[in-house]
Amino acid sequence: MTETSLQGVRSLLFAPGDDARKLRSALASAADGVIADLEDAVAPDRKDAARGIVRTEFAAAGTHMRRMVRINGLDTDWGREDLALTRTLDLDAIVVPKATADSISAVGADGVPVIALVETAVGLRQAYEIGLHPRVSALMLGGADLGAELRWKPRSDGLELLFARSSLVVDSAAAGILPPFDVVHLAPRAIDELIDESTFARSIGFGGKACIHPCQAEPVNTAFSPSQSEIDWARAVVAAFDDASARGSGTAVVDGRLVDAPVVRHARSMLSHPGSTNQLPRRSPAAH
Ligand SMILES: CC(C)(COP(=O)(O)OP(=O)(O)OC[C@H]1O[C@@H](n2cnc3c(N)ncnc32)[C@H](O)[C@@H]1OP(=O)(O)O)[C@@H](O)C(=O)NCCC(=O)NCCS
Ligand SMILES: O=C(O)C[C@H](O)C(=O)O
Ligand SMILES: [Mg+2]
Repeated sequence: MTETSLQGVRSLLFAPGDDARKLRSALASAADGVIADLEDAVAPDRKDAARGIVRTEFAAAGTHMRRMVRINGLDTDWGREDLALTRTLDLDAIVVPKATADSISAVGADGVPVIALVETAVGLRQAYEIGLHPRVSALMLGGADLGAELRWKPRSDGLELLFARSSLVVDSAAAGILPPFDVVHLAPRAIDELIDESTFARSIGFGGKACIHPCQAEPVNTAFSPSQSEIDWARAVVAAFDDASARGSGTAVVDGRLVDAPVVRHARSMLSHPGSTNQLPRRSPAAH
């Protein structure tokens, strides 16, 4: 696992790499990071132009925003040139699409952190191995590609995604990397759906979510930050447990629920990072 500047990142906003206007507006948005896309949002005859546009817009931007580039796969006509471009830019990460254990190895061991986009059946089966690669800081789930491959008929409750989502959460934690980033919500106007989807993704262990429109950044940031009531709960848990410990007990009850060591670990972790749920995993003592 790479020491990473991605800790705490909740929203990652994609913008097409050949669209200077969108790149500029993404860099000025509320997102925690921008991903300039060279892959599926850019038509084949715009791939070369896109590299130049990304270089210019990223160079002109201030440094407050984390900057990333999604390259084309290294097995395509454009991937090698994309990778060469990324080596000349000051990036926080590169995003590798359709990641598999082999394609991540091909990216090489040296360079900025990698977010591996898991969006194929093979990639999903290999996600733990992908997460163990020394450059990989986080996984991201790609629902559009995976859904096309598996012939999903999208449901309003997103149940078709549940297995893939849960596997990525488990594989990320087992590999010792950050929690994964959830799929993009493809309907930028449907903010209520986005909030529900983000809240659910966070509840099963995601640390953040990819976005396609600036208006999605704020709701995603909120969904992936502990709420005031969660912080209040965490404080109450720690206080009750400290009190119980002082009396020689390993358990307490808060709001009618048992509090013991793992519950307190969770609460302390929340209090040490109140701004975001995107933090490295805390293993139970037996796992060390
Ligand atoms: C989905 C999409 C095509 C819709 O575009 P649209 O219908 O033009 O969106 P809107 O009309 O709501 O745009 C309103 C404003 O937001 C801007 N905007 C929209 N999506 C943006 C994005 N992803 N990043 C930055 N700015 C964006 C538009 O440029 C426009 O700005 P303007 O009023 O200054 O011209 C567009 O949001 C987009 O390109 N998203 C990213 C696609 C992408 O990168 N895909 C790859 C990975 S999923
Ligand atoms: O490009 C996208 O639609 C995002 C992602 O790669 C996906 O396949 O869902
Ligand atoms: Mg995709």
